[in-house]
Amino acid sequence: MTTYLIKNVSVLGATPTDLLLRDGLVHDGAGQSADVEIDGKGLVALPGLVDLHTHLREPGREDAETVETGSRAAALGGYTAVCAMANTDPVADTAGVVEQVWRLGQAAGLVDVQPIGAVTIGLAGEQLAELGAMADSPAKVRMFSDDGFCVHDPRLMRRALEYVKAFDGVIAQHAEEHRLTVGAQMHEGVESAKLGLTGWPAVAEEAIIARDVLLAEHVGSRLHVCHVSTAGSVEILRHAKARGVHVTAEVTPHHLLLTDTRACTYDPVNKVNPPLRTQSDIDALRAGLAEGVIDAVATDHAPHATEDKECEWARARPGMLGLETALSITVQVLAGREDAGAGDGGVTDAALWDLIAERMSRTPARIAGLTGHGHDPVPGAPANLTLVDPAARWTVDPAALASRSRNTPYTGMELPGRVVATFLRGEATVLDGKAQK
Ligand SMILES: NC(=O)N[C@@H](CC(=O)O)C(=O)O
Repeated sequence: MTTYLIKNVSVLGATPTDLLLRDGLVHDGAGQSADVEIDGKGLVALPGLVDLHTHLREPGREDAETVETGSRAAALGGYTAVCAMANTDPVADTAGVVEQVWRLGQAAGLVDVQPIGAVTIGLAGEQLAELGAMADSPAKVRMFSDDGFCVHDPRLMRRALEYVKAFDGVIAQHAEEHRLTVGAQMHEGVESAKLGLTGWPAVAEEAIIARDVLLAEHVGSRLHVCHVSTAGSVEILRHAKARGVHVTAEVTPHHLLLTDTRACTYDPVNKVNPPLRTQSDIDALRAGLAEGVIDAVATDHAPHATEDKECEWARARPGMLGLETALSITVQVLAGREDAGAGDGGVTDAALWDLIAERMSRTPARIAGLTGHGHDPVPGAPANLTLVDPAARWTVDPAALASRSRNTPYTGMELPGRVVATFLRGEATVLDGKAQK
């Protein structure tokens, strides 16, 4: 196995040091030699990123993404582990399908692919899926979600929350009161009124989160809220956490940056579920993320084939790519925030890098139960890490992305921070910004 010596690299903004990667672990590199030497001057070493919410589309829509292409996109984005959503075809609602996805991830060998199991059979919201069998499978599923659909029936949601307690599992809810979003095309507000498009009101998300935190409190179980998108949701989560409810939440990079004004382009690349909201929602989400009311940044990487996106808005599928841009967007939105103690995003900006590590690696690893991930790259830790050049700026070109799909909303945007290298258990998956497999 190749050994790597990374010289003069700053671990999370600290004084530069040398790191040796050998036998899957990080070692002190002072005075050491290795097969490959990397000049780490000006680079920041972060724990490998962990994504709680990735759509890999395999099995079923391999024309949009495969486990391998999505894994490559993830490694290039600085990830060493991704949680693969269950809304595949067939749905990942059996031990067989989750094991298949897990094995495909192992075969690709670019990131650890941790399958998420469906909560209900076929995501239909009527009968619980075989949660125990998925937990016992080689994929060791701990997180369950019907993402794309809300577990709407409160009795079923209660049962699911109770069931997963036996193996410290967690239910990740796509919070959408669908009776309030019938025919919805975008956020309900001034912009939807101007465009004459049916709106998806904030209350449809908030009503379910409020219900679910009460259910989680009642049964003493763990709830995770997917892609929180409104200021009101942040308030409900703050209240629930203050009461001691075991609830965690994620926000996507696009909900931290883009507003519903984008719908006026009628370009379906801007259509996503939950929809892009308003600037005051963005402000509350950013503050919630800095404060920790929102625990994690998760991509909701949702690749779609051209024919599902290059069509009229109402017919287009919701979803955006996220894996290759998430770190840069997060750096952009968190840099300079006084409430996070963050500076300009430079190499010595310890507060910013610590916050990024917390929200994009340590905490998501903990939520998903991925014990080998989320460790700072210091001697003794598993060598799952990524090297970032904070001074580099790059322009998003959809044709240059590794994902099989092209539906990025960031085309032509110049972003800060570039992933230079990623290591999975000491093996380079990305070097010089290029995938190694
Ligand atoms: N987030 C999205 O906009 N799309 C998701 C599912 C969903 O949540 O609708 C997808 O699978 O494409």
